[in-house]
Amino acid sequence: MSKYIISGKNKIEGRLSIRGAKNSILPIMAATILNESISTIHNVPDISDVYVMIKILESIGCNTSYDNGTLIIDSSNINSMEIEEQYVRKMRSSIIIMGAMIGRLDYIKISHPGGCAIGARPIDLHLKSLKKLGIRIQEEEGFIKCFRDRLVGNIVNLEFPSVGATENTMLAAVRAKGITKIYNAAREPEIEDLQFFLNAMGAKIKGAGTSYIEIEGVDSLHEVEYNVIPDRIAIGTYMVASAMTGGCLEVDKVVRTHMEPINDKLRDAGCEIEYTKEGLKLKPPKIIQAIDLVKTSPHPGFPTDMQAQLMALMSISNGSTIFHETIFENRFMHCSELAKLGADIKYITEKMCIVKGVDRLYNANVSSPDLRGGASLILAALAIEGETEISNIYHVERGYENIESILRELGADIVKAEDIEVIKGY
Ligand SMILES: CC(=O)N[C@H]1[C@@H](OP(=O)(O)OP(=O)(O)OC[C@H]2O[C@@H](n3ccc(=O)[nH]c3=O)[C@H](O)[C@@H]2O)O[C@H](CO)[C@@H](O)[C@@H]1O
Ligand SMILES: C=C(OP(=O)(O)O)C(=O)O
Repeated sequence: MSKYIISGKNKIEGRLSIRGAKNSILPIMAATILNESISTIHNVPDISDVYVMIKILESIGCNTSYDNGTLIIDSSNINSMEIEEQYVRKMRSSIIIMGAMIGRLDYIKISHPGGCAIGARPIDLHLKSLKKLGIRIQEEEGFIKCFRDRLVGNIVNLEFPSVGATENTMLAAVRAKGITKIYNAAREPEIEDLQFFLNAMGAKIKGAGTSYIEIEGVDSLHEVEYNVIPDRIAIGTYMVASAMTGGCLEVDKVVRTHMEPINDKLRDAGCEIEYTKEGLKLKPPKIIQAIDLVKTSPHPGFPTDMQAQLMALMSISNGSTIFHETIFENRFMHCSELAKLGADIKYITEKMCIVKGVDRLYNANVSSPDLRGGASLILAALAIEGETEISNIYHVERGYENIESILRELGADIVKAEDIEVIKGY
């Protein structure tokens, strides 16, 4: 087990260059199953979730190679219809493989991804949508068996614009007979990226990025080469680091529309943000302004994946901010850890809390509760004088490539160390 040791108060400033979005590359990797050919994907982040997905693809017969941000997947020979439970349990988003596999094979078996820290995360909407496309589903003893007696286009009305359910439906519909119409689809940028990737391999999809997506099934797909979009959440996280430490940050590549929901809130907090030719520049606020309300909602609302990081920022603001988490029922686990660092946070309800900015946070030993919660603790530590230790950082490494070396290059005093106490405890 590793931990980060951070001595804060250094400005996080300079030029940031990072690779593609975790939430784009994972469904795109799943999608490579569909073309029975070679997919070359650039701008792939070196994060543990990508390695889990590589393991899954290799376990069913794909050949892969990953070097310096370029991932090559050859899916011509799939030799297994079952995804090993150990991988599915490791990563919730492994369930995205389901739609792609049943788009290609007559039968597949996959385990339930299981609940995770931020909420129960059921997959009822995924299964309902696949059933609409003609897939027969049997659930037994924690496993899902999908039978492709037929795979036909249909109308899919999502009760909630679930990102994963939209992706699974798109993936299965690509090779279905006829047209699939998804209403109330998720509008996240990563859905659009999946459409672009699938179309680049010969699919016929339109509408991603809006709440109506139409997929015309095709018989076959072909080789593809693709660049993944920048990671709006990772970029937003580094922007908060600069805002909290008074540094100016230049990001070399962004998609403006993807950043706006995050930038809106950072501007409210007093940051000056200016777009450059390809990227953006952030000037930190002199005094961090409290924002009245931060309410998470599906894109283009404020992303739940930035809620914890914004809470770290508001913990040293000049007033009170109400946080309302509407997407996941258990995504406030960072609150108690931030409180150990001196943040003033009070629950109003299970999904609503009030954060009262304090003059300064204090160093302590804290533990990363989940991916973004861990990121929020790193951000808080960067603003604290003296040494803060953050354990359980494997959560953070799921989604942030080389976070410690990137922060170090931007001025942070951060080291990654083995957690001796945990090792002794084994
Ligand atoms: C790999 C990936 O892309 N992960 C992202 C994806 O997760 P994910 O795809 O899991 O998120 P969803 O949009 O599906 O989930 C949103 C809400 O819908 C609920 N739900 C979802 C599906 C379902 O069948 N039934 C159901 O009740 C979930 O429990 C949750 O409360 O979108 C989330 C919301 O933007 C992000 O926080 C995650 O980072
Ligand atoms: C919740 C997240 O990811 P996942 O869906 O992969 O757990 C996240 O990226 O913040």
